[in-house]
Amino acid sequence: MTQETNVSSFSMTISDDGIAMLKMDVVGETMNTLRAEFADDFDSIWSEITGNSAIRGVVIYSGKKNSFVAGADVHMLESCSSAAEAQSIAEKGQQIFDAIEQSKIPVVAAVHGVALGGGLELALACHRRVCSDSAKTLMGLPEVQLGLLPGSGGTQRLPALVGVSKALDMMLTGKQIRPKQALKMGLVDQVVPESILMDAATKLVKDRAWQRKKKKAGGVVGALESVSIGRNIIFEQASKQVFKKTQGNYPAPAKIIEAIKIGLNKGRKAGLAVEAQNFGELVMTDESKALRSIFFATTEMKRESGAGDVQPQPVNKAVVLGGGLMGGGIAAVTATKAKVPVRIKDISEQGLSNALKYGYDILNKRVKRRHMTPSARDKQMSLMSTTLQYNGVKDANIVVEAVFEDIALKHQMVKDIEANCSSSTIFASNTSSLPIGEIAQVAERPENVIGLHYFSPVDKMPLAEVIAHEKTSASTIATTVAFAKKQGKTPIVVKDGAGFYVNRILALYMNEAAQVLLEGASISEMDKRLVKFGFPVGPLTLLDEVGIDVGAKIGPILHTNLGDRFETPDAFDKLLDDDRKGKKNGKGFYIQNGKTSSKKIVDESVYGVLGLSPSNQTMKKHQLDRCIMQMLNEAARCYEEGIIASPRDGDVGAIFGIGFPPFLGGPFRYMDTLGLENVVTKLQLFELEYGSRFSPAKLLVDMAEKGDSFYK
Ligand SMILES: C[C@H](O)CC(=O)SCCNC(=O)CCNC(=O)[C@H](O)C(C)(C)COP(=O)(O)OP(=O)(O)OC[C@H]1O[C@@H](n2cnc3c(N)ncnc32)[C@H](O)[C@@H]1OP(=O)(O)O
Repeated sequence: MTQETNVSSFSMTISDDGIAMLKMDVVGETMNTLRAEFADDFDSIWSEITGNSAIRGVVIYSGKKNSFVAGADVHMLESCSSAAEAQSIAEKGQQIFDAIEQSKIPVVAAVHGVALGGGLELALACHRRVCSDSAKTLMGLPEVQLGLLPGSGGTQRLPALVGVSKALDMMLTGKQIRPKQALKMGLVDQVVPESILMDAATKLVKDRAWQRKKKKAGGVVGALESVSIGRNIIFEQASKQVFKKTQGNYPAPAKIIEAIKIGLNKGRKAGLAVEAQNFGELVMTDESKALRSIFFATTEMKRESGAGDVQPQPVNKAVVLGGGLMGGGIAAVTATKAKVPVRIKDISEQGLSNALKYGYDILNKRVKRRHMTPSARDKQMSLMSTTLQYNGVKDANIVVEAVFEDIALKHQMVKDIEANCSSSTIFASNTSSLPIGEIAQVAERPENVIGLHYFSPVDKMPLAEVIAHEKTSASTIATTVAFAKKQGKTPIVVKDGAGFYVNRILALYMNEAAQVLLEGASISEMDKRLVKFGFPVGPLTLLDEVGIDVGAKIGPILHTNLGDRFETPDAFDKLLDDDRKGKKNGKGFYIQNGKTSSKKIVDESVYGVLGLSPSNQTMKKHQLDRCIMQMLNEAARCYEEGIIASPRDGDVGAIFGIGFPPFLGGPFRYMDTLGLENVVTKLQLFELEYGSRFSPAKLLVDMAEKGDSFYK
């Protein structure tokens, strides 16, 4: 006969042979998260367990369908008002997990679905771990992405289990580990099909053989880290690497390294104390607050349809027009992420085979990394088909065009699709600058026309702008937003207008960088300074990546539609006259040798082409500020004009579309941090010196006068 006990987040059944099956199911939540009530409930259930001499083993599992535990409740951390309060949350977690680890009764975690942050720390405290082989099962310590460190023993238990190098890698990147890899690195003891997970965990908890032997610490440790000098080398290398990546803008990585180091050098107790203290301090930093705000914004956006209560229509088939770099990328994410059959239409065989190759290369990389079987690759490839005519497109629910940026060609595409597809087929344009309303002018069904603007490379960049023109229907918006989400994108719905949001704020920043270059700053210094500020690459590297010719094409469109502040410096025409398009034709600001080496060498001849002398002049503070201020001011203008619906969308768009420094929380949060009055004053000073392109947005001036901020 089994016994049953219920304590709010937990319920437990004890079998006749003394195995307690402890189910975690936080009431009213989609996923289990660790919060104050969870800790109280755990204390109660744990005293039941330890007080029951009939219990011979415990299996901890989740009552949620596809997740184990998603970590500490980030909302709870948000409400902390002091470092001491946050530290005590970490200490409470440490205490609970210590109790599990020190228990004489064997405890096994049965993991299916995500086990992240505090969720994985809970599993690490158990004596053994078995997980399902499901694609939904992912384990990681992603705290660093929230500007935090694993605060409930993770910095101590993970290195002990998998070794310092692998633990550092997991904690400093926040990467999520799949079951097979978890088994290989010693993170879990067994991987089994989901259907037998509970049986396997029960069998494991009853197995006396492993309980007699103490588990060897760091089962997969290399020779280097088994001695203290070797470990110091690893820490030094990790610090250097992380600094190179973060430019010292993020405080969490150094605190992670410190906690691991102290634990290894001075013992678990000292390590846990530093871990909890560092956790408390990090929760209160501006960087963590900004990163948490991005988490809240993106989870909120996952729930939104983009068109109020209107629900999306299903997309069972898609068409992509144009097999270039963008078209190939869009087709690839449609097949591989959204798992929707996609037909690629191009005018040449070459275009079609390029597009197929794009998708094949992405999938094959996964096969090479053993993340995918060759047969799964072939199955996904079979979702991609091609046509030179409009064969097999009639039943498509959505068509995404990615042809040349030419209005006459786009108009022809609209007409072709209206003639060859059904009356409900959505026509989504991937234009980066042409107003959607203009593209829709020739449409018989303008309500079906919308913009769906991706960023290059499509399979990597997380943002998509969904652009509704005046006549786009709510159903078209909702369906396009849902389609972009299925492709793995975070879509923001923006209003129609040249450049939409992202390219508009990017263009002014790039133009200012061009001005600074013409004032004599060195190319490499300028890129370095903006990387130091927090951008993933500097403006001139970006121009090489995106294509100088692409920039030159967008520039005049923005200038004509939005005014003189978008005027690009004439000198830049000289680059095109010299056939410098950037990476695509191997000629740009940097020497393009086809290698992705981080040591980039400036092509010094470019100075001559621009009529400049080669320079090693550093970028001055005011020059850097000018580039940033142009981007901030234009972001405010976009909000003022209703191009973006909220500062939240503007922040997510800039971070996910351009790589605006995440630790600053996006342009709007950053303006709040600077103080709007200071932003306006700075813009006015620049306006006096450099002209009207710095004239502050009216919205900024009004808000600064009232002492307002974008976020309360
Ligand atoms: C002391 C410790 O060391 C400190 C910590 O543990 S810090 C927290 C570490 N954990 C994390 O960073 C994980 C954060 N969560 C995620 O990345 C993603 O939510 C996920 C990968 C778990 C799931 O993604 P997905 O399947 O797309 O579902 P998603 O919509 O994001 O989440 C489902 C729900 O769970 C909530 N949720 C998930 N993780 C949460 C968390 N850690 N805190 C609070 N809420 C969380 C979401 O807000 C959402 O709520 P809703 O149903 O009300 O909208």
